[in-house]
Amino acid sequence: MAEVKKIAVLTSGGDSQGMNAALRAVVRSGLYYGLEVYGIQRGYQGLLENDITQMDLRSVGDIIQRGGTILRSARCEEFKTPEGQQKGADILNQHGIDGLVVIGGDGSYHGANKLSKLGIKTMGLPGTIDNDISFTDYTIGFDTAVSVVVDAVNKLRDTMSSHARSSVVEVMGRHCGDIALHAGLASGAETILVPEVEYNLDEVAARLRENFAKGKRHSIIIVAEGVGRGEDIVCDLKECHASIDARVTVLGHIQRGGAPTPFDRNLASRLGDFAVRSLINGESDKGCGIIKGELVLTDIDKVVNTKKEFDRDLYDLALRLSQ
Ligand SMILES: Nc1ncnc2c1ncn2[C@@H]1O[C@H](COP(=O)(O)OP(=O)(O)O)[C@@H](O)[C@H]1O
Ligand SMILES: O=P(O)(O)OC[C@H]1O[C@](O)(COP(=O)(O)O)[C@@H](O)[C@@H]1O
Ligand SMILES: [Mg+2]
Repeated sequence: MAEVKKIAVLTSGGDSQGMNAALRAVVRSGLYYGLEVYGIQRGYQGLLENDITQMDLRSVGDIIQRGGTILRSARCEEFKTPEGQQKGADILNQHGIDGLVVIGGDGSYHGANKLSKLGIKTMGLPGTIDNDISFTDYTIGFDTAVSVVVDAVNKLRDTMSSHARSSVVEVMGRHCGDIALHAGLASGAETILVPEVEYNLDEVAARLRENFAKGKRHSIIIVAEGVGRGEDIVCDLKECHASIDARVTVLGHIQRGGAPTPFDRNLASRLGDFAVRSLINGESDKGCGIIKGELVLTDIDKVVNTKKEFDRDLYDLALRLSQ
């Protein structure tokens, strides 16, 4: 087994809170174990542009508390081609880099998988607010994004109650309903619309009317972007159920900003260190995750080809409790 001596790290795809904490852990653990560590700017785009610099202990100082990523991030179309991937592997080989830690979402994992087939040892760290990566209970940034949504819903409740209105809140997550589900449960939303569960607008409207009849002074409907636009839901409600006074709020990229929660910082620190130790132990082409508190490695192929399981029990609980 060839010993790993030089590793690199990059952040790719949509940034997420805690990517910096993960980066810090990779660099500091790598140096602790005697490796040389390099940082690649702007994900696979920076790799193809050879934008690579050596990192030291101080280059990751004062970042554990910061959102975003000091390495910056990008989406890179060229890297999706076999030629782009070969070019990336060649550049890493020219630097003598034998291990790469990719901090990103499912798309970035695909890229890592391709590089490993070209002889680069790779590790994936789940850095995305979406929580759409399998074989980990949580992704880095998800907890912070959920807390941003909950904070926003708290504020919306104040004004919605004053006017006896319904608030439709559109949240991110691509095809995954986890941000909507967890934020909905934590904020006591009356309705949670996610791509994993079919819904019927008439039933949503009936529930809103029932809630107001029961004496509720407002109603919160959280819509995952994978279901559709919050604005369309408000329009449909207005068209078919004129008595319902609803307003839409699209939280957008606010969900990706701000200081990571302690949960995300600790998750990132544990996973970053785990990725480095796994590379040293000769592992490659693996996604790092945490399941029931335990650190686990899973083949990236398997991670990207398995749909994240939706927690239907949690969904039903949220609805039961928001009567
Ligand atoms: N099938 C693929 N093969 C190789 N690289 C990919 C593939 N899919 C995505 N990537 C790379 O990963 C980058 C980030 O992917 P994206 O899906 O945008 O974000 P995320 O990693 O956060 O899910 C893409 O811009 C591209 O460079
Ligand atoms: O930042 P962009 O390019 O507008 O993309 C928005 C998308 O990125 C995300 O915030 C994060 O997704 P990824 O982690 O897959 O990049 C999604 O929730 C959202 O749909
Ligand atoms: Mg993704």
